[in-house]
Amino acid sequence: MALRELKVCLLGDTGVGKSSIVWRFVEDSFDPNINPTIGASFMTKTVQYQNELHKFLIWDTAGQERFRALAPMYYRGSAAAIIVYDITKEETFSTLKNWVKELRQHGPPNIVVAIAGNKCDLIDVREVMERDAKDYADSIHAIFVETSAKNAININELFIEINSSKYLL
Ligand SMILES: Nc1nc2c(ncn2[C@@H]2O[C@H](COP(=O)(O)OP(=O)(O)OP(=O)(O)O)[C@@H](O)[C@H]2O)c(=O)[nH]1
Repeated sequence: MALRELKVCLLGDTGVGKSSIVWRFVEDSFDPNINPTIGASFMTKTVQYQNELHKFLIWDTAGQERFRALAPMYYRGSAAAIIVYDITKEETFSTLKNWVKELRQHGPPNIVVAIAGNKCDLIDVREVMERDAKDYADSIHAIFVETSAKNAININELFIEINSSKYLL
């Protein structure tokens, strides 16, 4: 069976749940006491898609401001970027928009962008409306899903949507 490799990076504010999304996707587990990422971390997962094997090479970047300058090393050469915000923190959605701008200016020209509104299990304290985020995603031709790494909502779907994007090279 043919093997196709797909480099994906995760971007977004500290604490939005980037590592938790990767951990849920790769290991199907969740750690409420997960540590902030230092620099970046790398994981892989291979899935069967139609009659091919697709190997995701996943770079999970650190969201803390002091690591921001490292991000280009990870988004350069990526086929897709998952930009994550926390639906309970409006400011993380502003950070997401800055990442979109940076990718447009300095990222690979055909990079597939996926927006993940994480922590959708916490709807009682929601600050970002799903409709607003979806409209924004549509305006920049990005994939959009609300996810919960904690409750395993839409995590596999997020990667499946990336995998099946018609824009993927
Ligand atoms: N309720 C809830 N908590 C979550 C979810 N995903 C992550 N968390 C929690 O949010 C906190 C931060 O998660 P991380 O995965 O470390 O966030 P990160 O974006 O990788 O943070 P940095 O590594 O600093 O960039 C942790 O306490 C997680 O347990 C979720 O879907 N729901």
